[in-house]
Amino acid sequence: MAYNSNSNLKSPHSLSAIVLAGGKSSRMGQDKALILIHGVPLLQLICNIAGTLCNTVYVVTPTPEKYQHLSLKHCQFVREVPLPQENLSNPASTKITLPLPHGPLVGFAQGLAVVQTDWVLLLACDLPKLQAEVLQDWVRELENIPQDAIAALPRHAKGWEPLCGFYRRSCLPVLNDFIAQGGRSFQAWLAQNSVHILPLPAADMLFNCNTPDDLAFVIDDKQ
Ligand SMILES: Nc1nc2c(ncn2[C@@H]2O[C@H](COP(=O)(O)OP(=O)(O)OP(=O)(O)O)[C@@H](O)[C@H]2O)c(=O)[nH]1
Ligand SMILES: [Mg+2]
Repeated sequence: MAYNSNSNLKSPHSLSAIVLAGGKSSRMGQDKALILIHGVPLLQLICNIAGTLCNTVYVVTPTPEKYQHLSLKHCQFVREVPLPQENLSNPASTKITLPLPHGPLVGFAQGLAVVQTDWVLLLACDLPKLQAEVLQDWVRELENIPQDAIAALPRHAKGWEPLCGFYRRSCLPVLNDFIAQGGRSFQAWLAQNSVHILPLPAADMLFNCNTPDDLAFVIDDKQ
């Protein structure tokens, strides 16, 4: 059996996590990864939850030095690098590099390249209401997911929730192909592939803290 069914779901070789911390935080006006939620930096909160399920948590960012002072157990940094632009119709452009940040899909691909486990839990760093219990329930489902599904994700009316769910390590080649052809959208990539739907019992778990108003809402929320 690939996943333990008891409350300690860590299984040494089955699951790792990638936490993305390389965005611009332009709407927040300050680095979201470092904002304090009830005294805890948001990136640390997310990594600690991921660390309850996974033995290795990769933090993907172009600037690891910004986060080295945090208490990030089980974490390794993956330093994100600029992506050579691959425009097949114009080979001369391969010398141009894409500026950072180049978006979460490319950050995920660079993190996935170092993952050793069959499945990886991908998380944004701006999910202050993330619930370990829901993630644990999802982990229990992983062994029953059809082989052709590249990912297992919650869904909302407009599409997938790509930054809080699970991906097979084996999807890296198709992901790299998509990126090499200029693709940068998770929704567009996922639409081309088979994806398993995960139930979302608590919709507010995916509350995205993008703006100062979002932050005030989270901090005021006593729950
Ligand atoms: N590693 C990495 N993470 C990214 C990149 N772009 C976005 N992210 C992460 O993806 C998650 C969702 O990011 P968004 O909230 O959509 O965007 P953002 O750039 O952080 O913020 P805005 O500038 O306000 O859009 C966050 O965890 C970001 O840190 C990137 O280029 N590289
Ligand atoms: Mg966001």
